[in-house]
Amino acid sequence: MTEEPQNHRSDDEHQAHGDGEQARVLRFPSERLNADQTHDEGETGPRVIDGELVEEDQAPQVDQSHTAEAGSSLLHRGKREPVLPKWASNVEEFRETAKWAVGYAGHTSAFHAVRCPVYIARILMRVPQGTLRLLGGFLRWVTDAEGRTVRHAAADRADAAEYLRLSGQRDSRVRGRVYATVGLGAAALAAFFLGRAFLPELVQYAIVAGALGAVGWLGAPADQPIATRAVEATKVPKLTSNAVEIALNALGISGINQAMGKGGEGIGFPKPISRDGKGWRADVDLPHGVTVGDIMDRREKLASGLRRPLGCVWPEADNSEHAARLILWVGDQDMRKAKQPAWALRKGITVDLFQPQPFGTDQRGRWVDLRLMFTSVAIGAIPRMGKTFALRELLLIAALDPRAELHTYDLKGTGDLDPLEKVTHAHGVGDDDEEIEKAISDLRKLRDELRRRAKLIRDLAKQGLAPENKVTPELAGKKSLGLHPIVIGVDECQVWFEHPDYGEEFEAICTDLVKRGPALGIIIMLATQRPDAKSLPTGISANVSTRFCLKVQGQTENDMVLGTSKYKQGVRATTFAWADKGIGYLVGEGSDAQIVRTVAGLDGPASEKVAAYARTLREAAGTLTGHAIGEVQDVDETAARKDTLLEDILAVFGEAEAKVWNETAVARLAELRPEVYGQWEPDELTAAFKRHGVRANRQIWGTDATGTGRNRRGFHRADVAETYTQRDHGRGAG
Ligand SMILES: Nc1ncnc2c1ncn2[C@@H]1O[C@H](COP(=O)(O)OP(=O)(O)OP(=O)(O)O)[C@@H](O)[C@H]1O
Repeated sequence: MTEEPQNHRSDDEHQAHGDGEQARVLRFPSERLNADQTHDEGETGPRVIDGELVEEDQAPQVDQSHTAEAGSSLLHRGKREPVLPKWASNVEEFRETAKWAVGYAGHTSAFHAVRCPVYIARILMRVPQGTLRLLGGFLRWVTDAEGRTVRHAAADRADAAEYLRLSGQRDSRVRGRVYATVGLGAAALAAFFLGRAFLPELVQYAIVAGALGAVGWLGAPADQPIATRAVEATKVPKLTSNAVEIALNALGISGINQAMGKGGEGIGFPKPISRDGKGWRADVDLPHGVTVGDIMDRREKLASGLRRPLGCVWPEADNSEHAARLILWVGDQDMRKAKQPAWALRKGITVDLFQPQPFGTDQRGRWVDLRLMFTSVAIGAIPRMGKTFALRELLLIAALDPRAELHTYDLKGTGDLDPLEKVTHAHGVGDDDEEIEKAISDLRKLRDELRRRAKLIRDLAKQGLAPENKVTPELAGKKSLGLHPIVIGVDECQVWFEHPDYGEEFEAICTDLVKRGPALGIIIMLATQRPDAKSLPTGISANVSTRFCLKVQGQTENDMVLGTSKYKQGVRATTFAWADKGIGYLVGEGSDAQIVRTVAGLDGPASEKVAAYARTLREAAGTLTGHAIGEVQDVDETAARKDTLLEDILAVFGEAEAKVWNETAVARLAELRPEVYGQWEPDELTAAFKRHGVRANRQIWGTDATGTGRNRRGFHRADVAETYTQRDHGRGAG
């Protein structure tokens, strides 16, 4: 096809087809660009442009999807709603919903039954008025009163023809209605006498009562109905779309106010508002540009707009939909005051840590389960929100599995974890030097245990006994293997990580336990009231798999406990109120964040009872060890010794050996102190150097045992000496 450059823009849109049909030439952008450039450069000769002729009505539009859908157009359309609503498919919820419906109906009936005498009195008082209304209406009908104004108008206009027509029509109508009245009157009289003669007395009374009721009802003024509205007296009014709209409009979010204003897009309700557990659920499509996070930030205002207590109003994001899909759940009762269903473990049962166990209840009053095995836990909150209660509850769950070996550390020192003393293997209270030394000694042993388990699992996997390279219930049950669950609970863990002497070592061991522990049956649970990088080191906060965050003050703390970007995704523990004790966001393994309230009333004495049961289980299983049976933890000199790595390196390498391979250093250190360095790997030396701030992992040239020269990882002795001297100076100055 040929085209003149001067008019190629218009031709670009429409080309005259040979047979006169309109068609369009579509070019690739680069082609268009080239064409434009050529044109600008003043090239005037005719050009040939490649193009495909596309029928006008087939030309793709910019906002059309070009993706061809395979198969029938009936396929893949829309999201299928479950056949049964959620409340009907879950036995507990069905029971709750049925209970609510029966309660609602019962309340309404009782409400009206009690007021029956008042209603009867009101009806009787209104009978005269009702009779007058009835008669008035009847007379107006018989006399065709509704046409009167039209007839008068015709008379006023002196429109004789129209007037005669209307009068004639009225006369015939009135005549017919009078006959009908006489007929109906006669039938009514006959019915009356027949009824009097043949109907039982009770029926006669019922008919009279019905008639009086109807007449009395008719006599009631429109603004004063006979019956008072029962729903106003109920505790929980139904959540309506109107109420939701009013509340959202009152939040002061401009996007919502514009959408709700004249000509605005409005707020969408993709599903009808329905009962969900012990409350109402509204799925709301917020206006474009408004996010669920905007609503969550104003939870208190939303509750005010809905005229509900704050503890009843729970806005949540629907992560399976778009960012503007809000799930607003409004409970019948304040979550913090609602009676929690009984905790199955309160009276004590044997627990299997490999199975999910009830941890808390959600807003709907349903139990939320948590599987402790293969996980590590971080709990964070500002003080007094229920962090210790949550940690103690998890430790109690672990205690009820008689196989689990507990290590409990209450670094606040107020004895919150003391109920577990009767079952725990290692127990620490407070942060004085002796306690810290005991703790580091215990953790070093746990690190060794971690290594032992790693090697054992590797061997077992080779024999086909650990198919997933992790502890299985069968392996944990074999006493000879020593792969039982080990559960470590630390309250106020920041005390460890901020310790001037052992802080780095605590951090290194805990990070290792968090990362490798879960697969090897070691579960570490850390609680802190100051979730920042120092109290919950990033190596730990990034690797824990279960997170529970009660109220925190800001986005950083929120994301530190719950995981990166959680705040942005609308998971905001900042929205909890001061009174939301024990209520937090739980992010479990691979599950969406959900609001959970830990077991209420699990205080010291209640915990003692559970722990006492756990002890009996352990006695029967023969698994009581350590602190629980009064064994004093052996804090031998080696375990409690301070970290003397730098001194030791300087001792085993003279100044002549300026550059050293890690593997050579590890071998020499093991000779010097086999009890400390005997198990060390070169990587461990690198990690230890890092903790001391020595530059590690340099490439060092040397010769191996065969005399071959090669590069290997190592360090400069001078770096070690310099760090050591600086530290000594620092200490001297301090
Ligand atoms: N699930 C719950 N329901 C109701 N109240 C709870 C719940 N969990 C904890 N509480 C209450 O919260 C209060 C604080 O609990 P806890 O001692 O665990 O807080 P904390 O965050 O550990 O405080 P601190 O930082 O001072 O140690 C307690 O008085 C307790 O009764």
